[in-house]
Amino acid sequence: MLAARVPALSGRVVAKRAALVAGQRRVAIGAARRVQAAAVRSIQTNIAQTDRDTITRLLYSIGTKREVERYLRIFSSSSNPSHPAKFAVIKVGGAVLEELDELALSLSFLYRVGLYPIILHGAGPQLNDIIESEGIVPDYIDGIRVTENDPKLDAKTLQIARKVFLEENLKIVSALEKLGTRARPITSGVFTADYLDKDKYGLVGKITRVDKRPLEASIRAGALPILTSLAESPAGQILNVNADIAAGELAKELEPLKIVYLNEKGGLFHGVTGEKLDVINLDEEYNDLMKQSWVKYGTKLKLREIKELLDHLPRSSSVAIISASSLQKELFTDSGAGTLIRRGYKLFKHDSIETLGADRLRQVIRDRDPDVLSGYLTVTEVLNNLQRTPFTIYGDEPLDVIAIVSHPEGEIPVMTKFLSSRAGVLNNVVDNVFNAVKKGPPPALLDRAGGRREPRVALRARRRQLHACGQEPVLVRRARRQGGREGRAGL
Ligand SMILES: Nc1ncnc2c1ncn2[C@@H]1O[C@H](COP(=O)(O)OP(=O)(O)O)[C@@H](O)[C@H]1O
Ligand SMILES: CC(=O)N[C@@H](CCC(=O)OP(=O)(O)O)C(=O)O
Repeated sequence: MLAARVPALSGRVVAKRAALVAGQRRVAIGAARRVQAAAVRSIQTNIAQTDRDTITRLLYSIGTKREVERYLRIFSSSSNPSHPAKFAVIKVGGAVLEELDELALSLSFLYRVGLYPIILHGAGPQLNDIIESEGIVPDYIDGIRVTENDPKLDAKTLQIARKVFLEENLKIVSALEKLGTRARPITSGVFTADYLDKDKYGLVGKITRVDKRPLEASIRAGALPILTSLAESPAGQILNVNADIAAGELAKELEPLKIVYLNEKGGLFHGVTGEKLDVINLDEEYNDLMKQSWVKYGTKLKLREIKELLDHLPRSSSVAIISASSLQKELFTDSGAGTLIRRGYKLFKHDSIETLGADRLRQVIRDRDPDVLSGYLTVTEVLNNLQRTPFTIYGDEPLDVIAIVSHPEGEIPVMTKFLSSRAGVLNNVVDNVFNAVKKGPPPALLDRAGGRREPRVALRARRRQLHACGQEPVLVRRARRQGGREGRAGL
């Protein structure tokens, strides 16, 4: 008999096998990443000698044909002769300019498929290197460079800043032209600014007007517009503007399909765990995030600016923070890359059916409750059962996820329903609502020692729900980004 011949596996063997499988998975993931990186490299190195069709075919190696065609179609139709600057605003952090070839290849790639992003670059690190070598200590207040206001130093920082910014601008233009990509330096005439606060920051501008005509003229002439973050006052004084802020103002004016911030790290990283933040839902997370001790200086300013920008734009807009080499993946695949920042939806908490809306709740239960779907209970029975004890309903505004916690007087509260749509799973709303339930009140999920714990019922309900949506719990992290794309552009 087979069973008799197979020795029982010892715990150690099982552990070893598990480690082996995990190792193989890591190797497989590593290999897949290498293949993808190689695909992107081959796409990039081929740019100079390939035409649009070939590039489009090459794109298929980083995403599915369907994805790539869909995004290409949408991006291509976003710009037309009357609104040529509608495709994308790409902010290039100064640190990214240290790998200029990579950047030039990624941008040339877009140019070759007929897409004209507006490029705005910073050059903070380059400026720091030079002013430090001249014995000036860089001075920032809240992430904004104090741009010399000391009469003894005259306007020295601005003088150097202007020189450095123009040099970096020309380097980008030259790198692009070397690849056969036409590019136009636009170093004045777009941003008009007043002093932000002359006493505090010196020669720093607060943008009051964006003139998009030079950008549109550049695109119509077939050249990528390359902007630097300098503005002029109405009296003609040049003013330094933080590049994150300038990019935000540009995006507010142009309302492009895509807003991308390139940094050298390829996203925003949690300052304590070191993990990359895949998605930030600002409505839910902004206030907490801004209180974190690691969110300071440039990072704080960036988040504040992006929030202001997204508050101004339609709710479906988002900002992606990625590396230059991830540009194609971000633009042409559902899974994207780096950190996606969007407003998301606010979560709610109601203690009665009426405040949520009886019809809306009935609909969710009818569509998603396994007891109703299997014919075991009617919607009315579910609602009647629900009202036998005090309860709290958690969820997100479009009702992609609702969780119902029943908390009878003097008893441990129990999460009795966790109902999610597929979009709720894909958009990471599931985790957000679950976290809201854990936080309470009611202080639902305390163990005997008074510590918080995940209730088994809740976990089981959540797993069942994920399974019903065709997702295994382990896939939630990956699915989250995919949902972000679909949710964002309504593609
Ligand atoms: N939480 C973080 N996530 C990612 N990068 C960070 C973080 N905190 C600090 N940095 C680093 O700070 C540098 C400067 O930040 P910032 O001024 O925002 O740069 P940039 O505007 O050029 O992207 C970044 O280039 C990055 O290396
Ligand atoms: C007023 C102000 O802060 N200006 C910035 C502009 C350049 C910039 O923002 O460059 P990064 O994107 O590389 O940081 C500065 O002088 O550093």
